[in-house]
Amino acid sequence: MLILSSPSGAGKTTLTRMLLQSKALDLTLSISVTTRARRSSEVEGIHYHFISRKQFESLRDTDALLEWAEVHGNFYGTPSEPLEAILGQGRDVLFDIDYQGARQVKQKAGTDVVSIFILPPTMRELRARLERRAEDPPEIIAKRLENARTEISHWAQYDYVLINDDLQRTFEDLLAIVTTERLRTPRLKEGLGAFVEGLLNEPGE
Ligand SMILES: Nc1nc2c(ncn2[C@@H]2O[C@H](COP(=O)(O)OP(=O)(O)O)[C@@H](O)[C@H]2O)c(=O)[nH]1
Ligand SMILES: Nc1ncnc2c1ncn2[C@@H]1O[C@H](COP(=O)(O)OP(=O)(O)O)[C@@H](O)[C@H]1O
Repeated sequence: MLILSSPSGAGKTTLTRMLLQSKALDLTLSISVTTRARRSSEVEGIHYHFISRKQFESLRDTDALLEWAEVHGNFYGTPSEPLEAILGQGRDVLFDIDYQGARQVKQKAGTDVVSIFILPPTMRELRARLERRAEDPPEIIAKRLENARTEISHWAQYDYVLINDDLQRTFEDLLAIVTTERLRTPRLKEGLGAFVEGLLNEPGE
């Protein structure tokens, strides 16, 4: 499970898209439910499942969410069932969730989680990116900037922290992290056990 978090506008949606487009990585996105209104660029079932507050409460109260949080005045959560199906197929899952969700997933899934926090190069650039994205009205942008400082203050709970100045460079760092994390011994254990057994049974000449 690979978690990407950042203050709004630092670039995690863009980087998530790049990771998902990279076919060789074979990552699957965990599609969250949210009570936030859909942006014009977003598609139901691809970026989020857009649901009502009532529907959200029903999912939350029936333990259908692995984690959930209130962010910028809206509710967001990760549905457990599709996630378990993807993990059951042995696939790696990418999460675009906030620090509260990242903490809950870490608590529940422990060592199977790698978390990355994306920082903007400056607060001025963060504002400029939110304005350039032109998806939210000024009062929503103001709220996101106001929350950015709180979100940034949680950077140290993450396994990796990247400063997203040059987009391509950040993407390459992300690729390096995924590649390296996949080579860690505990993640290779099952396949490697059989390989090593075969190796030791070879006569060697
Ligand atoms: N805990 C949690 N946070 C989520 C989830 N889905 C999205 N978020 C976070 O909610 C925040 C707002 O996301 P969004 O409304 O798409 O705005 P954006 O960050 O400006 O693109 C971001 O920090 C997301 O990472 C979720 O399922 N759980
Ligand atoms: N490294 C970067 N340099 C310049 N602009 C960027 C960079 N990364 C992302 N952006 C732009 O900043 C805006 C916000 O990025 P987005 O991925 O939507 O952020 P988030 O999902 O973290 O809210 C978008 O318009 C995106 O194209």
